[in-house]
Amino acid sequence: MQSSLPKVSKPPLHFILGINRQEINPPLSPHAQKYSSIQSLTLQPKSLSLLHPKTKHITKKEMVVLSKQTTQQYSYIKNSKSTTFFSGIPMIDLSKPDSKTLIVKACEEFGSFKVINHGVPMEFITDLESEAIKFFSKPLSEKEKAGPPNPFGYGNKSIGPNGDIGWVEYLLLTTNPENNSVRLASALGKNPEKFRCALNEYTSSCEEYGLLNYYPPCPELEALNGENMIGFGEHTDPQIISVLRSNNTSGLQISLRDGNWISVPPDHRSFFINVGDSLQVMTNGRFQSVRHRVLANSLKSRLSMIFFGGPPLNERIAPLPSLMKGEESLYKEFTWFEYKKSAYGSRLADNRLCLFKKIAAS
Ligand SMILES: C=C1C[C@]23C[C@@]1(O)CC[C@H]2[C@@]12CC[C@H](O)[C@@](C)(C(=O)O1)[C@H]2[C@@H]3C(=O)O
Ligand SMILES: O=C(O)CCC(=O)C(=O)O
Ligand SMILES: [Fe+2]
Repeated sequence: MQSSLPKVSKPPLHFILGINRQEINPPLSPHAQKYSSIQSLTLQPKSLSLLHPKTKHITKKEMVVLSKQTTQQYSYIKNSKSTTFFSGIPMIDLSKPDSKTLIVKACEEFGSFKVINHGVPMEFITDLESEAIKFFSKPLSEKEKAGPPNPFGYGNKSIGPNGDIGWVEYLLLTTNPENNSVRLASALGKNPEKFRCALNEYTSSCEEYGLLNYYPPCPELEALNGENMIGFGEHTDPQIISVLRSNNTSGLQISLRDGNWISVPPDHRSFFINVGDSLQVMTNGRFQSVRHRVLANSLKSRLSMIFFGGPPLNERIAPLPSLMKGEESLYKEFTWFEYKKSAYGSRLADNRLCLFKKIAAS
């Protein structure tokens, strides 16, 4: 199984730069102090990381920088292209008759695309956005009352149950409000109904669950010579599709088929759609789930809302017969429950589908 990129707990074997943040920078902002106290940075040159089986997906133009802290570790990436936006992401106008054909093409070629004229009123989006901002602006002690995020609730830094860390706070919610606990609902405010309505209005046509991610600005990055801190580490989404809307702060990157990471230009009016692992199986590999990540921004906060469309728990995930035309399935038989269980036992960057392939990846 491919493991996560730079979130190693041991220092790398090669050279250590040993920059002491406290020596080179003014004291950390209160927010950053809450998150971390960065003690030293360790550079891992690309040439060496390429040799390491766990970091083989790092592209040539990147250098991974590992942060070593007293309590928690964040991951950094030095990527010369991080501020250059990629203009080639397919943009699909859902009001046009050829949109279906273009969606199929985009899923085949990129595993992701942007949609415009999606019909979701901007007002629903901004209502939810302002409720989310109100929540994330509360004192940490208040927000923690809505945690931990298993299965649903507030999370901070830790992503999933297996040691992944990011510069992010989030609220993981089911789109069925009955399943969001009373504790979570009351921590959302004196009148959780308003928050709930905003969420419901927005998600009435979505299945499964939603995620509100908040990436606080990280001013300390300014002093770190173009290094980027990982907000949400690289991964593929396990579901069928993910529908992502963010404010106008950049950060989202996707990995192209050639392994290069590109920055997605933010667009608060559009949705960004990702193919998930389940859709990869349902199309017998014709569509491939897209590897993506979020980098923290030094100046601006990023808020994103993501809806994950997944099947019912007992549903079999298998290639659609209409697409098969006599082909053999590339995957073993499994249910969404089995896949979810396996996913929650994995690290964020793992290639979770490997375990379900009929022929093990070489
Ligand atoms: C490390 C993990 C976080 C995650 C559950 C997992 O064990 C592996 C899949 C991760 C992921 C990625 C997409 C979504 O952000 C997410 C909510 C999901 O459904 O799968 C997260 C999970 C999480 O944050 O709990
Ligand atoms: O917050 C974002 O913009 C993307 C995060 C993401 O990919 C996820 O939560 O699965
Ligand atoms: Fe994702």
